[in-house]
Amino acid sequence: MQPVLNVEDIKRVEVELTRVGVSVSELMHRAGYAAAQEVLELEGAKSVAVLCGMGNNGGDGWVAAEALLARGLKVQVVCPMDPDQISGDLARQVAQAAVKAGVPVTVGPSRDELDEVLDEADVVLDCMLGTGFHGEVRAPFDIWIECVNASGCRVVSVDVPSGLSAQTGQAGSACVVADLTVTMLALKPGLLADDGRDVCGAIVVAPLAEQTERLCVEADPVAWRTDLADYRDVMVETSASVDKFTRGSVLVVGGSSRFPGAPIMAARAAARMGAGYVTLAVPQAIAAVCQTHLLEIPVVGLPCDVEGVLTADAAERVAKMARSASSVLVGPGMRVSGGTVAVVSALLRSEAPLVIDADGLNCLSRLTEGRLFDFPEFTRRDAPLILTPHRGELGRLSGRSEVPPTSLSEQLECARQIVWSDGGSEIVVVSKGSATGCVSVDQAVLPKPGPAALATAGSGDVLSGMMASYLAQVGGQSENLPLMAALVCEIHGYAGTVAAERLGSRGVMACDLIDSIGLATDAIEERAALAGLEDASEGQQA
Ligand SMILES: NC(=O)C1=CN([C@@H]2O[C@H](COP(=O)(O)OP(=O)(O)OC[C@H]3O[C@@H](n4cnc5c(N)ncnc54)[C@H](OP(=O)(O)O)[C@@H]3O)[C@@H](O)[C@H]2O)[C@@H](O)CC1
Ligand SMILES: Nc1ncnc2c1ncn2[C@@H]1O[C@H](COP(=O)(O)OP(=O)(O)O)[C@@H](O)[C@H]1O
Ligand SMILES: [K+]
Repeated sequence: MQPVLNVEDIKRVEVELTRVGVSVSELMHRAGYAAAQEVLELEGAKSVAVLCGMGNNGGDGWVAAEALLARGLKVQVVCPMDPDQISGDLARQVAQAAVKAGVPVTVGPSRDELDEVLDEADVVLDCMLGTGFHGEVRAPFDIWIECVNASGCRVVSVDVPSGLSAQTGQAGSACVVADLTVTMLALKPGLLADDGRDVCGAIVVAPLAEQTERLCVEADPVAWRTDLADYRDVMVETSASVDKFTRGSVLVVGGSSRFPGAPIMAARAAARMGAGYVTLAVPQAIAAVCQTHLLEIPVVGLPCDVEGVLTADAAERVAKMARSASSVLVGPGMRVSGGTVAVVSALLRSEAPLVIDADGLNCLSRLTEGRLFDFPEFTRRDAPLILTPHRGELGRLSGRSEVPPTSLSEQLECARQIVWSDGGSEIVVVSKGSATGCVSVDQAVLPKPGPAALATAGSGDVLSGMMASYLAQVGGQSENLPLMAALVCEIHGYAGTVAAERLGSRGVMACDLIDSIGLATDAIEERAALAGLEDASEGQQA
């Protein structure tokens, strides 16, 4: 797994590196060489325009420019002011050194002049704004960014695409769209979510020093990005000696007259994910409709009101059914009422490994007055509890219904508040968004996100069915619950990719994801096993 650090913690690592003898000047030189190396590895790169800002990001650019010139490439630095006028000592010194080494410089070009420079180049090295970027992009960089994006050159961004917040993942009104981002020391959350996913291109981490790995771990990473090989430890063990019950039985509870489709999709997803036996429990009013869609899955009708919403009498029945299930999912399509709150509450008190999604989460918000972290007694239990909120639901659970989290780092913060108040190792919050974090008291794990095709109604119901299914198949417990949850998210994401290949990137509907789950599971598990073997053989060679 790769550590992901908040920008403020990256700065702490930088300070720690200086304490162990790697000066900031040395770091800047290594950052510049790392960026230059990536340009040299691009096929056919001959002429490079290096666009430098006035801070240390620009400093990296000057070092890279000098290195590229020394390697025989045609180089042109573009800078807003005379290098002698740069206020930061370090950036000014490397700029002056580059000029002395013969790097040609264009100072404060007009738009046309910049376009001419870019016409001559086949690669742009973007060193305008790095982690020091804040507020809206000011002149001249707003115009420069437009020119870069329109140039048709391949773009390598240094540390972060200029105009993107490395912390929040939000792009300013102008933002470089890179083909490759060489980021220094460690991944930052803004590169992995929201606009970051659109503008970073491929991401390469340049550690810059041998002590970086240790110092990043000591700096308490905000999250860990998974590699496929990591999943080997949490995968379902395959065996021919199983029957439908030992393959895991899942109880799905949800639905209402208004939303009969959600629990149907969750139940089908649970079955496609490999559980041997799935039962669906829904309000009596929709039981027949559900059963017509589910030939393999028995449907149980539960007491409900005239609106087809579960009533409190359903709670005891559900708790009883939960006793014979390897895992239970509650929530999809359920609505929030006194009855559904009673059902969620009964399941929380049960000993069943539990996944709560959608309106199940909204019931939990109602139970805890929108401040789950103030009521840890509701979530404290011996069996696993996996909550799968999207940003809106997470906001409602964390006292932020008016201002739900808007970035991955805020998602992680809210999720952490919940799991830390609970304090147990059995709770995981799967905080969903364009990037998803699986957060436990011990760690936050970031699976590789799927495609935007997943942003379709019902996609979350599919994920929660898959989650309950996997939990059932590992016997209702896992030594590393957040990693197991991340594996399920990764399979969900890959199911999106498989479905998009078949139906087009915009044509995917939630049911199509369900049909792709089986192949996606095989593919991810096979790749994880293969990646593990490769890691092992590299380890032996080393
Ligand atoms: N961490 C590490 O270990 C290492 C870090 N390194 C590198 O240092 C970088 C961070 O450097 P940094 O702190 O100097 O900030 P940086 O990104 O250059 O920006 C500051 C400049 O941008 C300007 N500016 C800001 N906002 C703006 C706006 N909206 N519109 C326009 N201008 C704006 C701001 O102007 P000001 O706001 O001060 O007027 C100032 O001039 C980091 O990303 C990495 O590349 C490596 O060298 C070595 C290892
Ligand atoms: N832009 C995106 N890129 C990747 N995954 C996404 C994107 N948007 C949403 N998702 C994923 O799709 C799922 C949507 O879940 P949710 O919002 O609960 O949907 P619903 O409530 O309609 O079932 C989540 O797993 C989320 O991570
Ligand atoms: K940059």
